[in-house]
Amino acid sequence: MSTATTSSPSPTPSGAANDGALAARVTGLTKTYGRGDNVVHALRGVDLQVPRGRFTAIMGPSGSGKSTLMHCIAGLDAATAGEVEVAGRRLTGLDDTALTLFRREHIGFVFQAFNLLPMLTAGQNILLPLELSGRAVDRERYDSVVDLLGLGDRIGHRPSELSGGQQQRVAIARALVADPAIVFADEPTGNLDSDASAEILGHLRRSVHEGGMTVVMVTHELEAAAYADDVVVLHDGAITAHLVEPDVDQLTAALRRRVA
Ligand SMILES: Nc1ncnc2c1ncn2[C@@H]1O[C@H](COP(=O)(O)OP(=O)(O)OP(=O)(O)O)[C@@H](O)[C@H]1O
Repeated sequence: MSTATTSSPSPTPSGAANDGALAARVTGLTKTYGRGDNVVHALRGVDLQVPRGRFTAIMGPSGSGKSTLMHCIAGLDAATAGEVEVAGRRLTGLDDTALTLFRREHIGFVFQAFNLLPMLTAGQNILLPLELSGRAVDRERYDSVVDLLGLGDRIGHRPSELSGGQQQRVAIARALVADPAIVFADEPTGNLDSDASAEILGHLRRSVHEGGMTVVMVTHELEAAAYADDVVVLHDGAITAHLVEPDVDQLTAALRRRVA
C-alpha cells in the first residue's frame, strides 16, 4: 500500500514520532576510512531518527554506506564523528565492554547467514544467547515468539532438517526472544529464493505490526524494501530520500535520483 511520501533528504518521515517514541537517533554521523589519497567517506553527516514500532529499511546501491550506517547505529563500529543514541542511551564514547553489554541487552541481530548451531534444535538455538549470557528465559515470551514465527511444529528439528526460510525464521525468533529495543536485519533474504524471501519479509513485518518490535533492515533489493513502513535511501554516504510506505515504482525513482 502506498500513502504519504516524502522524497527530499529528511531525517524523519512526516508524522514521525517524538523523542519518547524513538528507538534510535543518529546526528551528524560521519565515518571516514583511510587517509590522504586513500580516504573513503563512507558516511557524510547522516541524521536519522528511527521510530519505535516500525519497520525501517536502509536501501542504496553497493558502497553507499548501508552496512556502515547499520554497524554504527548498532554499536558494532565507532563513527569518526557524530552521535548515536539507542533506546534513550547515548552509545557514543562507550568502551567495548559497555557496548557489548548494551548490545546483548537491547539489540537483536539477523544476518544473511543464519548462523545456527547445527547440533542444536531450533528451540535450543533460539534460547542459546539467553542461556550463554545467564539471563532468565521468559517462557511466555518464548512461546509467543515461536507462535509469531510459525515455528511450533519445527522446534525440535535441527537446522539440517529445516529449509533456508525456516532456518531464517529460527534466527529471527532468536533475535526477538530477549525482547530487544531494536532488531537489525542485514540483507536477511540474501541467501533465500524469492518465495522464501517473501515469507521472511512477511514475518519481519508481522514481528513489527503484531509483535510490537522495531526492525531496521539493510537491503539493496527494491522488492525487499517495499515491505518496510519507512525507507531511507543512501547514496555516497548521505541520505537522499526518506519514503513512507513506498511502492516499488517510488523506490526505483528514489534509487535513481541523487542529490547534487
Ligand atoms: N574497513 C574499510 N576500510 C576501507 N573502506 C571501507 C571499509 N568498510 C567499508 N569501506 C568503504 O566504505 C564505503 C561504504 O561501504 P558499506 O559497506 O557501508 O556500503 P554498502 O552500501 O553496505 O555496500 P554493499 O551493499 O556492497 O554491502 C564503500 O566505499 C566501502 O568500500
